[in-house]
Amino acid sequence: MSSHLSSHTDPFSDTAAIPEGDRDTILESTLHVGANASLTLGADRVIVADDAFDDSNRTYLCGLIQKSDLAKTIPFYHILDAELLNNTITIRYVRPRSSKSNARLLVRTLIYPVSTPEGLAQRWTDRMLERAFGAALRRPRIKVLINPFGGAGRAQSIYDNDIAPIFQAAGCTVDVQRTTHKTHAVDIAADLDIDAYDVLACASGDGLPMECFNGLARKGNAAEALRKIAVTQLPCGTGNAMSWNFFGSAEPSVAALSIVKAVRIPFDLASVTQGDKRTLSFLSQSLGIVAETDLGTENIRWMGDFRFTFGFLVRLLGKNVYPIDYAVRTEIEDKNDIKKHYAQEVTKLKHQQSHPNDIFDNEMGAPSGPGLPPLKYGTIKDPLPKEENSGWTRMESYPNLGNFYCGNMCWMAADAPFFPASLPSDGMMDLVTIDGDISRLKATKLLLAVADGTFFDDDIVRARKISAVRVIPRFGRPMTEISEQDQAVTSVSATSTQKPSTLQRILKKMSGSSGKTGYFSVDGEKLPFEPFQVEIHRGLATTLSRVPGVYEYEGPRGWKDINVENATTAGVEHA
Ligand SMILES: Nc1ncnc2c1ncn2[C@@H]1O[C@H](COP(=O)(O)OP(=O)(O)OP(=O)(O)O)[C@@H](O)[C@H]1O
Repeated sequence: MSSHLSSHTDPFSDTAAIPEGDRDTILESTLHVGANASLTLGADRVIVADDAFDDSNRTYLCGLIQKSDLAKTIPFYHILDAELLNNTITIRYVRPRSSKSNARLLVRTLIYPVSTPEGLAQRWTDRMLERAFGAALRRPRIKVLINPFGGAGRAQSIYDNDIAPIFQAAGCTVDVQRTTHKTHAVDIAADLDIDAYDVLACASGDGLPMECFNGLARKGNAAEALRKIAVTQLPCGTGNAMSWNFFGSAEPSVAALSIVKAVRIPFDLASVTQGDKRTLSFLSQSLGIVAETDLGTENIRWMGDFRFTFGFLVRLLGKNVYPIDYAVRTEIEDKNDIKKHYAQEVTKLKHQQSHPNDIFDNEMGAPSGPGLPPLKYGTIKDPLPKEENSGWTRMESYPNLGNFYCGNMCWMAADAPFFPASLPSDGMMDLVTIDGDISRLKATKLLLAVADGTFFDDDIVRARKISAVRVIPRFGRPMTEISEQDQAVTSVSATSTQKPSTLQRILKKMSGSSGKTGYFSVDGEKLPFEPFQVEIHRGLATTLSRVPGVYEYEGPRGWKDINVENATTAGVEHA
């Protein structure tokens, strides 16, 4: 068709379907490159029309390699950076090593001479980068901390081989530091120049991110620091929950790409108080079988990872109970209401998706004041609010507790989505409690139910959304630091004074537990076995997430069937 025909006279043009501005966009969506090739912006990828294109090698330099029959598209999500210089376009991107999900990502570079006029070529490049990055921050400034002992001592080589090339190709400014001792990351974060970096990335397990949150919290302007610096994880440890939750993977290269592509989101943190000490927690607090298995199996380390399974089964078969007294500030009690809350929050988020950065400007707002927010409910040393409408339950005795698990994220480990209804910034924690004297068969089935997603709905599992909880352990060594008010509530349970059966005695011996102490786990780290109180702070910290506002999980079963227009729960109003 001759080019002089205007759209008014061209019988084949369909101006009603494509507005004038969009027509230009479509016409400009193709970049002519090389001798006879083109790059076209598709819906979610760049389409490479070049019979010779092959990116099985590190760099594809147009015309030098002749091969065909390969996938000729590059998803926008895989694009790390691009530049147009001297009529040559360079695109850096990643390519999965295999078709397996979560396959290792390899950096690739595509270089073409451009035959399209320069202005047009620049617009094409800018548009591609816009689509490739959306609301993500391009070329972030990253402080990387490497725990050289993380991941059985492989963290440094994982970083060098799988992560650094991706950051480099994405044009990130990176400053790497190795931690030299325990709690070193706390000091590094406490001294960090918060104007010099956007991201604090821990090439470690979950221990270092916890230290970083606590280090930033030490600053005089803690709230500002926690809001400015996005703390994230490059999975190089044994426990990589943070990466599973926000990036859906513990493959280091996938996490590196996620960091380059993710958006900043507000993230709830909890304060755990013991005596006068306040510790920030991002993942979980546990007491009972999970904590004992995680932290109380050091004596059988020679078993390797099997020690966790062994330790868990031995305690399960022993029907161990861990008596506590506790009081809870419940936000949502009923499991169906928790699902409604999840549905409502996700619906709200969908409205914000078109402006992902607004996630910071919603009703949550920034914490007021420069330092850490004050504790709404005081510390474990303060008396509990007495008023009827305080939202707190009374201090109750729980003599047959098997597991106390309070989570701030969905995945506690790979294959363990313990808290399917958890959300990163809803200002609530998910508390799960399970009796310890349930039948062994039921307990074993429950263990399997975690991985297959039926755990939450099981009647044996009590699940609540809460904003605070106080716990006084009544097992292990004698409690010395309990306030008088709490002392008065209950005495050690009848169960714990019952004579153990022979089987229980044998199993106790096998577990290696002396029974003289207990374990309190916060984010997988051992904290003193003492009374504690936990309180959540909505959106106190900042992290990076591939999907803003939700964890990488399908949510609690059945939430999609809930009509959110009619759903109201007490918890949804909670701020
Ligand atoms: N150089 C070091 N020497 C000794 N301990 C360290 C060092 N660097 C960090 N740590 C400590 O190692 C602990 C574990 O940290 P990490 O975040 O890697 O979690 P993890 O999942 O337990 O990892 P892993 O079990 O693979 O070591 C933290 O408590 C941290 O303080």
